[in-house]
Amino acid sequence: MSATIIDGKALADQLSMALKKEVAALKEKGTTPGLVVLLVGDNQASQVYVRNKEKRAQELGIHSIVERLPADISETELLERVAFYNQHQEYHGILVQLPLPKHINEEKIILAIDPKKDVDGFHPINMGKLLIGKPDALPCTPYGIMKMLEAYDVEIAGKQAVVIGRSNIVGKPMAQLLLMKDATVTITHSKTQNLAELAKTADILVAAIGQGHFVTKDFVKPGAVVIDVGMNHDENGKLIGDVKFDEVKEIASMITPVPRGVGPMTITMLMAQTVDHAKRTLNP
Ligand SMILES: Nc1nc(=O)c2c([nH]1)NC[C@@H]1CN(c3ccc(C(=O)N[C@@H](CCC(=O)O)C(=O)O)cc3)C=[N+]21
Ligand SMILES: [Mg+2]
Repeated sequence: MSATIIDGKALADQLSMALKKEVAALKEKGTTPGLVVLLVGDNQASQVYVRNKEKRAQELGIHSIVERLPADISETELLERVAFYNQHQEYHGILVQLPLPKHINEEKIILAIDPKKDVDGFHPINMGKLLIGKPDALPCTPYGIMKMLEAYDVEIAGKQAVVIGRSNIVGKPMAQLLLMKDATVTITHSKTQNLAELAKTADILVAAIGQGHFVTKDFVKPGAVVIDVGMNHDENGKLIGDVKFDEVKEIASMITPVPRGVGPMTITMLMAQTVDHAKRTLNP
């Protein structure tokens, strides 16, 4: 039997309709949610994400701008741009698109963002709040995944969850959010021994490795829910996930596709957090 396809795009569209109403209500009260994206350099992949973000913001009535900065901008100059937007009343959210060029210290830039304007949930204050179980702004990808699991009534409490990948952006916060819903969570990574065997214990398997088609059917327990965070390009330039979708969908109970899975949810959670931050300026 073939798995239910978790339609991230449809869910993102559905959540966006509700957000659009919230934005309209805020505008009535004189506040237009504002988001600024700082894009350093001309990374091709980044351009696609930025374009999708712009489209979604426009659809929702969120005021969104992209400030494009040269790849050779100094760290000091970038810190100055962040400081400028920290002070700017019109922008409730600041997103510095990652990765940054090598000569810029990413941690330093993230630390400079006002935690109240951190729509990525990457600031150490927000990461810390998440870790103690009192979350504020959340990393958008894991947040979007939790919304998908909820929308598809996936039981989490008491279940085995395996997260492949331990990045600050996806793996670690993903594990913490699943833990907060009482899953038994295992984080695996490049040094993990018997990875396939461990993955096969999962009721919920999250693949965030960054390697195309890494997760084959040998990693998946029949009936598992499989979430694919991967955004890789194959030899023909086609967008593919970390999961070998065609074979895994034959044994999983649910699976997210790439594209139209996790990606659109990430963007929608970014919009949701921009709206939340704008609301908070009205009711601090
Ligand atoms: N500070 C920061 N925050 C981020 O959230 C962030 C980042 N930096 N750097 C890059 C990654 C990647 N990311 C994506 C978001 C949406 C899609 C997306 O919408 N994907 C669509 C279509 C992709 C396509 O058409 O190529 C889909 O999966 O259906 C993809 C990738 C956010 N990121
Ligand atoms: Mg760097």
